[in-house]
Amino acid sequence: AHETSHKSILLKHPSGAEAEVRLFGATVTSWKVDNTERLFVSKDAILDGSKAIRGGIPVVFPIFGTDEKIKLPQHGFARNSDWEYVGLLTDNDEVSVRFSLKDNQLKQSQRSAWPHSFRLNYTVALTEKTLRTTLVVKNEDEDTFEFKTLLHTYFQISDISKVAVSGLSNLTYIDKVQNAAKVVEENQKVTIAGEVDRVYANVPEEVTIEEDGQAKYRIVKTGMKDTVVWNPWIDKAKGMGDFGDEEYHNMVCVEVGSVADWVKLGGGQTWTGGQVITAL
Ligand SMILES: O=P(O)(O)OC[C@H]1O[C@@H](O)[C@H](O)[C@@H](O)[C@@H]1O
Repeated sequence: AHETSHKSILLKHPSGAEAEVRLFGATVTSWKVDNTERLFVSKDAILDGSKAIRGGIPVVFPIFGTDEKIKLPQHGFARNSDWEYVGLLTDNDEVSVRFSLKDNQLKQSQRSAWPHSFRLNYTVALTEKTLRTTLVVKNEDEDTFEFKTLLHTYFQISDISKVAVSGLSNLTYIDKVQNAAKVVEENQKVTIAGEVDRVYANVPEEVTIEEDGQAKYRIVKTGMKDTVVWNPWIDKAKGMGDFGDEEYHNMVCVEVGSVADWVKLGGGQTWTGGQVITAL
């Protein structure tokens, strides 16, 4: 049921659900349920490996944004590296594929910017209505290292003006469009009518995206603490070479991760985090 090429892996579930994962970044670039695409990938996305893919689910690791002390590109090296395809796993109703990335697959400059021995295992699993993406980080050093990580999911929506995100009320967020001000979310449902770039910290496990009053996606996270909500809106959209000027209407990023604080991982230890997204 799997068609492999050197560039992407296609997952097919007996129900008809499908997903595509590129080896570049282990980026999930398509998830179809009921023959309908659920992830947003820009029409201008660059797919030749020269830039992180604008859409789907890029994996952010080991930094979020940029970092003064760690000289890595924005959001780290995972989304810009060629991962190895480990193989296929199946059980009764779930079809899954696994990818891995080790420090020895990195460019020398990246290894010296983040000088740790590690292994990432990333599993993408499909059932009839769900997509599960799980990241395992193994510290293969003797010493503790620290990282941030995030699954930068771009959801496909019809009209941003009709979208609401629930599950975030009363939480404190860092507002990246207001100089990282800390703000308490007072709305029961978060709506988007301008540039939004927020890190909600310590988020309960379940968040729902609705459109036109109807729940569309449920996102359940495990092992990860925070949730980022991002829409570039008009000016940022125009400024991005790999994003159409009008595409902000059709996407919202709701990204599970551990980014507000560093995750400390002892030598020889493993950490697991991930999400299950359900198409409702
Ligand atoms: O353009 P990039 O590097 O893919 O980042 C996209 C966005 O990713 C979000 O997660 C960040 O919070 C935003 O600040 C950022 O603009």
